[in-house]
Amino acid sequence: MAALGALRSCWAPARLLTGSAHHSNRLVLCQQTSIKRHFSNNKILVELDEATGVAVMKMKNPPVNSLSLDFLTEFSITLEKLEMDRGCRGLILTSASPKIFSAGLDIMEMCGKSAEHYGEFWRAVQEMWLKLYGSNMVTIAAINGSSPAGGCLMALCCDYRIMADNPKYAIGLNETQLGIVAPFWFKDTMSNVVGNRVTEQALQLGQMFPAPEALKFGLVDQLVPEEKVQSTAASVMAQWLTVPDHARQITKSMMRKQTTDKLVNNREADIKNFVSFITRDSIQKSLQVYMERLRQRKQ
Ligand SMILES: CC/C=C\C/C=C\C/C=C\C=C\CC(=O)SCCNC(=O)CCNC(=O)[C@H](O)C(C)(C)COP(=O)(O)OP(=O)(O)OC[C@H]1O[C@@H](n2cnc3c(N)ncnc32)[C@H](O)[C@@H]1OP(=O)(O)O
Repeated sequence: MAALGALRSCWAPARLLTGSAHHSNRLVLCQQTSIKRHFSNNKILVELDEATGVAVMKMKNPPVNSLSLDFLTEFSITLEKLEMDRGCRGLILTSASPKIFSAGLDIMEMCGKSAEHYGEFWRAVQEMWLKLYGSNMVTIAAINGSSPAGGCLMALCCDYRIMADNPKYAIGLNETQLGIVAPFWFKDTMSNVVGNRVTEQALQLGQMFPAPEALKFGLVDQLVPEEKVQSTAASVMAQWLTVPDHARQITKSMMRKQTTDKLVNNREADIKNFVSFITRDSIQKSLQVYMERLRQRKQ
């Protein structure tokens, strides 16, 4: 992945030069008709604006955008497609249904299944993280709802986070509240954003931060009224895209490579660790109790 990233970086200046001439032609055209390409499947809606090179990816997995094996597979395939598309320089990640950005990993994928299934599921979670955290594109999370655990991880993978200014929406790595443990790469991703002290406390407590608290602790970069989340993401993206791709990409890779390499070099051991952890009777029991609590809360 790193080698591919470097190769793309080297090509980026040429791409930018031809891209800008190309784009300015398009821009004229765009004033009459906006050129948008759609890559949608039944779980993810993507709209790529060819004039700006920005793709908006909307997660659509009702009721709560939980990250099931199917969803994660579609997500990684879509991201790979955009990554390879020379016309796409920026990605805005959001939810198709406001109120929930993502409920995190699908707990049902971690309950009562075979060891083989857990292994396959965990590999898909790793793949999503490697692709999103290692992306060469500018990535912005437009967090238009609550975002626990794996949902928070996705947002933390992005370069910039804009959240709806609503104290009812909360974000955080709450794994310990489920009786499970955030793996080292979840922890590292958070620590790279908010620092070791905040991460240590938040992870032990499984803390969910309401939007204003999330801003205070640097978990998100900006709060805006709910109806402005998408437009703010688009204007922040436009600013980021003024930086030459190759310089920004090499810088991003320099900042993140040590973190991604830790998982790349330990993928199989990490899967083994997850499978042996999640198959424990005590952990299965904790997850069942948590799901039951969720259902009762609803009643
Ligand atoms: C030593 C270490 C070694 C290895 C590492 C080991 C382990 C690490 C393992 C795992 C890491 C996991 C990270 C995760 O992402 S775990 C998932 C955590 N997610 C949550 O806690 C979210 C729980 N959900 C909520 O808080 C709420 O549902 C909500 C705020 C997202 C939405 O609230 P609503 O009131 O709008 O909706 P609900 O009525 O609560 O839910 C609707 C419906 O959806 C079901 N559901 C909710 N979340 C999940 C989920 N994450 N997975 C599956 N299903 C979910 C909920 O039960 C309802 O279902 P029913 O309608 O009742 O059928």
